[in-house]
Amino acid sequence: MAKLNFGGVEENVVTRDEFPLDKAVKTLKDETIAVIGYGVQGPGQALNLKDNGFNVIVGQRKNSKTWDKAVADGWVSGETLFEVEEAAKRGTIIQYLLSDAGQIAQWETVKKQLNPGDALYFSHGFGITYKDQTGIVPPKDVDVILVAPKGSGTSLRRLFVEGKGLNSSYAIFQDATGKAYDRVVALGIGVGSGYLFETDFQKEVYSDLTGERGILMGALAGVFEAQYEVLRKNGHSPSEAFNETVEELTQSLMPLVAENGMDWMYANCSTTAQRGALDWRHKFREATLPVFDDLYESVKTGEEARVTIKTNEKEDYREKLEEELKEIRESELWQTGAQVRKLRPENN
Ligand SMILES: NC(=O)c1ccc[n+]([C@@H]2O[C@H](COP(=O)([O-])OP(=O)(O)OC[C@H]3O[C@@H](n4cnc5c(N)ncnc54)[C@H](O)[C@@H]3O)[C@@H](O)[C@H]2O)c1
Ligand SMILES: CC(C)(O)[C@@H](O)C(=O)O
Ligand SMILES: [Mg+2]
Ligand SMILES: [Mg+2]
Repeated sequence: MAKLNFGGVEENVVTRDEFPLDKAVKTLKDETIAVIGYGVQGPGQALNLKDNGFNVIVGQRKNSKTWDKAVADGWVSGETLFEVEEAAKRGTIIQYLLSDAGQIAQWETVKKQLNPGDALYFSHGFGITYKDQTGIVPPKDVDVILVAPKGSGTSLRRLFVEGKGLNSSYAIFQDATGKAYDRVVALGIGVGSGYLFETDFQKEVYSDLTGERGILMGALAGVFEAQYEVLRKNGHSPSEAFNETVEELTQSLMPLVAENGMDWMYANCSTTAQRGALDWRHKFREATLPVFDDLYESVKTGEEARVTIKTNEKEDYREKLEEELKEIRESELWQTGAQVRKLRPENN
């Protein structure tokens, strides 16, 4: 583990140089990694691990869309693809990648298949941290570890195929075998992480729930809608409002931020834009800070977990979700987006 300086603060991190892939493969050469769940993270992690030379099997409910997806991705029923219980039985490392609500529903089944010395792996601190709500309390004789890729499983796979990688956090909740560190780091490198930063289960879930409800998804969608609405009600066309709100951000300015930071993006805009953005930045910060404080509190008290579990465990969850996504998809803002995407030169 290396200590690296992040803006003046030292952190424990693991890089691919320090823990190369061949070391990771060697570390887990006698293990069978059972990836349970083939939704979004499951395919990304299972395929990256397989392509990196690890022994991987997949566990998934039969007669489901995601079972068919696993077959289409090359997993073979009875050889590398099994029902959840059978895969958990065969695995020495159980990667528990059902949806967080699915993990609660399947816990008794999976728990029965954990043998002393196995490792139980999560990509979220949810089940363990909110154990009073989830009932997920692992036996004392298994390792309990976490690798949480900081991004969608779709990006994890896409970036891997392009020879790039997402960063992940890692954590150890329980080290029953004395091998938990080597196992978690080997898995983190194996799923295709860029570098791994240290966390614990509670910090992972608090930051992750804040991030996705905040700037990564919730706040992003909300501020897009607010600015678009102001431009539209002041007589701007959908094209003008969308380009000035979303398209320019994703196509021009965010790639510059990703490449060289916020100041560099500012430096590559006009002095007019710089002056205004530098002034208005403070106002937006002050306006949103109380909302972020509320959000963090709601995560910390377990309220966000309660709402999530309650809605996700309903039978018609997927249908209700589709209704809400449809409302977004069919709004003028995102219909304009669909049209604008078609007009990008590379899509012509
Ligand atoms: N989606 C992401 O990109 C992402 C990113 C980082 C971490 N995570 C974490 O990874 C884990 C998996 O998330 P996901 O988004 O891939 O999950 P998902 O919602 O895509 O579901 C994964 C699988 O769970 C199965 N499932 C759901 N309920 C079930 C039940 N009751 N019984 C049996 N199977 C059931 C589904 O068939 C599906 O194959 C979660 O802990 C999540 O927080 C996800
Ligand atoms: C991809 C995200 C938002 O980072 C993840 O946390 C999730 O829950 O899907
Ligand atoms: Mg999340
Ligand atoms: Mg996340």
